[in-house]
Amino acid sequence: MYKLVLIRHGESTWNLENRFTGWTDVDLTPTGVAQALEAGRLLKAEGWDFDVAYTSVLKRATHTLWHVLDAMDRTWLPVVKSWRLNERHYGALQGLNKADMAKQYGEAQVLVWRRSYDTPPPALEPTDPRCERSDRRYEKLTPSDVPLTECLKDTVARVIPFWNEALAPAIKSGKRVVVAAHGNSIRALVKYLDGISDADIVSLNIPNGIPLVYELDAELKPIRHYYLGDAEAAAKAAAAVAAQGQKG
Ligand SMILES: O=C(O)[C@@H](CO)OP(=O)(O)O
Repeated sequence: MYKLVLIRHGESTWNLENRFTGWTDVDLTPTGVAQALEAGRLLKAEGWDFDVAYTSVLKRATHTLWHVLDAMDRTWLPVVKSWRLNERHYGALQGLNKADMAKQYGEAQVLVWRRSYDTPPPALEPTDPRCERSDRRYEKLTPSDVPLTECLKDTVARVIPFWNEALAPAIKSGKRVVVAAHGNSIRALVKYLDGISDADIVSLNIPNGIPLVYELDAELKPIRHYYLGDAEAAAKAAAAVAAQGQKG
């Protein structure tokens, strides 16, 4: 049996301000740092260890990984960063307040933007200063691979090649893998691993900074999954993520 640990980044400044974030590169809050350190302490206390770590090219995830590895005294581990693990691109919603959008467009529309499988939020204009196409970290991509918006289906389409080409081979080679990523890039991977339907994925929310363990069989099919630590606290934190789209 193989084990895989997935961790959504700790609370970010825009989580705190309840703003759509996507590919905007915001940092952790002090609470987010504390969550990441606590995740690392918990992993260490429960005897977990890793051989390789993967994260996105966004600092809320890379810094979460630093703090997790620091708390485990494993900052020397190899770390692979990929844009494919980035948060789902939130298009023209990036920077806007979720509760304000719910007041303006209704909670049902915000739920579609946040959680529908195949309806993307309105796209950014390529000329919009928020557009990431001129960001040097993406210069090796063809411009059309730098999204202007994404629905979860689009995120699945770029996360799963990374699973097939990087994560799955590493796990199968016997390496113990930890992934620090984002709510919707983790939802994309979990949808694929657990075969969750397009309808059911709408109600899946990933809490900040709590290690999510997947036990996988020889074919990397999930046997079971669970959050480390207090299961009730994890469920409460996931419900709080769901509630971010309410009018407040
Ligand atoms: O804003 C975002 O990028 C994501 C994660 O914080 O939010 P949501 O949970 O609304 O998809």
